[in-house]
Amino acid sequence: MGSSELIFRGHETQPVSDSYSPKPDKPWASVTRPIRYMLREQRLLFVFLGIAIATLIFTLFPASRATQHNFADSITYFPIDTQSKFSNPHRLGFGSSNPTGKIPLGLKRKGLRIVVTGGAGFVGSHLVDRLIARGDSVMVVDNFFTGRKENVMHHFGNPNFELIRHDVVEPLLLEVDQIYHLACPASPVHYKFNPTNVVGTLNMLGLAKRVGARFLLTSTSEVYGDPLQHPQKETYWGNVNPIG
Ligand SMILES: O=C(O)[C@H]1O[C@H](OP(=O)(O)OP(=O)(O)OC[C@H]2O[C@@H](n3ccc(=O)[nH]c3=O)[C@H](O)[C@@H]2O)[C@H](O)[C@@H](O)[C@@H]1O
Repeated sequence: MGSSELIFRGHETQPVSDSYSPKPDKPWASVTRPIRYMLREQRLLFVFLGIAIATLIFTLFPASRATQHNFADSITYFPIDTQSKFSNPHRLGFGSSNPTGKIPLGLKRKGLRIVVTGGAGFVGSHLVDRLIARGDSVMVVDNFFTGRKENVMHHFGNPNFELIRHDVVEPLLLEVDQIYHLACPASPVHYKFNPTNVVGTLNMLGLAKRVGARFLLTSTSEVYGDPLQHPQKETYWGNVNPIG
């Protein structure tokens, strides 16, 4: 048997197929193809150009300060440097940790749970209006000594509002992020005999400690003595020295 016979048999065993069979895809083709396309068409240049324009826009027009949750918004004399002492990751209130006022696009401020003691009083009810307006959930705790339900009645039915008749002289447990302690008998005649100033404040401070809430305590206009000016402007310091 010669080599020619072998060749001939070989032809016989290999069926000649004339149908087209495509080359198997290269495994990296799906990755390299778009890269090659981008380089070829100078798409990369456009991508970088887009990034540069977006950066420029976000730098020139930062997110509105209105979305920032700043306590100074409502009461400007709160000591801002205390903010660092009360860090709580799920809160942005009492001055945000974002000092530039820029909030990443799409990130909406989370509403806070706030308790306002004395929230049915004059100052308190206006504070409640402001907090509700900015989207917080507010619980008013008041014993109605001098406050009135009518001051907060317009929030009844709002799921973000609750009114609790309670004397802060008695302890109270609420899950909150911030406490504005405004409950106090406003007249010296009353607060001399009422334990709210001391016991009520201690109770609220205890609550703040327990739930890790921030705390604001209001003083009284009585510290100014009998005013010589009506109405008193922010620049008026009174006829007494409030710091001794
Ligand atoms: O200048 C002041 O001396 C007072 O000023 C504000 O109070 P203001 O809104 O002017 O006074 P009210 O309208 O009388 O508000 C006090 C609220 O606290 C409530 N309160 C008072 C006393 C008390 O023991 N518990 C309590 O819930 C009253 O019912 C009332 O709603 C402050 O909120 C008081 O802390 C402060 O004592």
